Amino acid sequence: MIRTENLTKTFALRKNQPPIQAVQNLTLEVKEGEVFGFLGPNGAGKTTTVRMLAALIRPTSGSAFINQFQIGRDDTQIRRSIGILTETPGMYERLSAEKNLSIYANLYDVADVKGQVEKYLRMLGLWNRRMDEVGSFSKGMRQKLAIARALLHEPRVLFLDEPTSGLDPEAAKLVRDFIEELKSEGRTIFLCTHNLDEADRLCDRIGIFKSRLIAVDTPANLRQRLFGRRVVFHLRALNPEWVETLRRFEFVKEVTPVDNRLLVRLDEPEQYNPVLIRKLVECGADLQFVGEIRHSLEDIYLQTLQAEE
Ligand SMILES: Nc1ncnc2c1ncn2[C@@H]1O[C@H](COP(=O)(O)OP(=O)(O)OP(=O)(O)O)[C@@H](O)[C@H]1O
Repeated sequence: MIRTENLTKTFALRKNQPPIQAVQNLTLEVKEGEVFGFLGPNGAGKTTTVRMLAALIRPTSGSAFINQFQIGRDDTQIRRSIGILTETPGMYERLSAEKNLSIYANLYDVADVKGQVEKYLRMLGLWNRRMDEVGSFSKGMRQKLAIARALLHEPRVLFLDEPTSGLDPEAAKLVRDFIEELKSEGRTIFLCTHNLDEADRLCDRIGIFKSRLIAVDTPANLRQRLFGRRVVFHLRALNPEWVETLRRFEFVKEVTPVDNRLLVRLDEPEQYNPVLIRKLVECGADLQFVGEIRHSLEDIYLQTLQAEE
């Protein structure tokens, strides 16, 4: 659905200054129906990437396709087949929410302007405020309106740049639920966010990016690759001998005792946990809980960037 090959953007500044390599040789494929999280620190080049993919700015070199449309060659078709939520969406402040959306729907030649505007105002909970001037809207309401605007022409591909930034938890949840709904409709979503928990919850795959793509995979695979899998056994009391007992299993990579817990690193805990549980019980352990230790996406992100540096 989205495909880039060595996509590069260099900004030339003043004469004596070196150019800024905002995006370097980005090669990436996002499949239809996928929610792809694009993560990176401030100034990493995420917005520049989105602006190139949305045919708003020209790449310096490389190529990119949205479906069969190539940026630089089929820009009109690209703009019609994508929806974009920018970081700071501008609106006509003195006009009502409804009027704002109608203007955009007309610009996009939407067939049923009234119907589409009503559909999205209702979906985003703005129907009762439709006659109010956008200048009187809160940040959350503006953001919802901007999302509605990006969807009026029913694009199959959506670029969302920081969709929940600055929103209160309730508004952020509404937007996240809405993104899930869009995903369930089979739309392809390219999501830039600094909210790693949000990315973890919503994204099928994640790209960690800092001018160039450092890592790309599913959150589960990134976790496994970086940290392996770890299981924690909570015991009523810990006999230090059990550490050695568990270490003797060849599938166990590491055992660390912490208070009354044993932290065990191993591959395929689904297969081997029952063996460990049986052994501990056999040894007389009172097993209270067993669980997997899940590294947060924040750990993965920070570790990946650190390794890069
Ligand atoms: N129009 C421009 N002219 C010159 N430099 C630019 C321009 N747009 C972006 N840059 C530079 O390109 C780099 C990448 O910026 P970009 O806005 O794409 O980062 P970002 O990953 O979206 O950051 P943030 O998370 O802070 O939004 C930065 O160094 C920025 O200063």
